[in-house]
Amino acid sequence: MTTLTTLNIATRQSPLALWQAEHIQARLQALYPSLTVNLVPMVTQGDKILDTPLAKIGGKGLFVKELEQALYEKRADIAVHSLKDVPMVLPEGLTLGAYCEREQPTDAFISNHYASLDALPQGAKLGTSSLRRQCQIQQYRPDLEIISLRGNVGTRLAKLDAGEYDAIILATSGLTRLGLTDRIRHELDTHISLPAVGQGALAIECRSDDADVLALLKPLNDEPSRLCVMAERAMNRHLQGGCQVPIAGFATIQNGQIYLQGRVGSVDGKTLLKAEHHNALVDDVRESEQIAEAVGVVVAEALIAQGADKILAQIYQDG
Ligand SMILES: NCc1[nH]cc(CCC(=O)O)c1CC(=O)O
Repeated sequence: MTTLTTLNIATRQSPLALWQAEHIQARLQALYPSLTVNLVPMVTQGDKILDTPLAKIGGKGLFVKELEQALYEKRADIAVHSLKDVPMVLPEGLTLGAYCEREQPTDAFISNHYASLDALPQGAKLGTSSLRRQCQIQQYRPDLEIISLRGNVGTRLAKLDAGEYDAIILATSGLTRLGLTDRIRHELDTHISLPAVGQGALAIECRSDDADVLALLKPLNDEPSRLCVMAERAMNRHLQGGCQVPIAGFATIQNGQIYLQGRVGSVDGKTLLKAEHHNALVDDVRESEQIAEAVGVVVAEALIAQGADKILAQIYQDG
């Protein structure tokens, strides 16, 4: 039993971040009725710089730094993140104490005029700022004009509604959390757009030495989801990719096997490297963790053998 009486959750203030923080607040409150769970809202660098492509301002790490500072200074005890936005290597002294059950990992097609990606006319304007979405969609539809699209989910939908784009792509899970599933025309098949590493999963960051909080978070962890995202993140780490890179990675567990698909693309959509690997998991948690990470490394190596390192080096140089 915990001796904690209060738990503070650091959160960004975008509607999606607030939804996620409130969701975890409610789950903790249900598990521990006598615990007081507070939200500590804050503004991050990433929220302030809205007009520059993320790749040029250092990637998504900018959305988590202030939250991590609050953890270090004990102004907060946990931070709730879309795992997709969490850098592959965490700063010293912080850890992910729980990986929540993954929701729908797909990308969603949103348009006011067209029912699907296939229905878009030649040369249509498609909004996304994700290099991963861009390179996969360009591979499938080289004729489309990809236009940068930043801002939180509501802002992006408003830009679509203002007529700046014929269609946009957003994560299904973000729209679902915000009650906006009616905006989704269809979900992209993973054959066309393989999701981002960690997409659709929430992760909870805390201090590595905070045994009380780690114990408290345990029931929120979903072990199959954790193993899948560990494989994906091990692949990304081995590719030395950050969050803002044309890398896709998606793992599933079926019949005791972990199965990981990975992709690296050139931004022009002309090259899209693909690799996959699977291996049997075991009963032991630690051993399964190592198996999952090893699968990630095998997929990364297979991508590197096809030239992924050269594609990524080019992108870092241009960025
Ligand atoms: N890039 C911002 C971001 N970070 C997490 C999500 C969606 C939720 C998730 O993937 O868990 C989104 C929105 C989007 O990509 O459309």
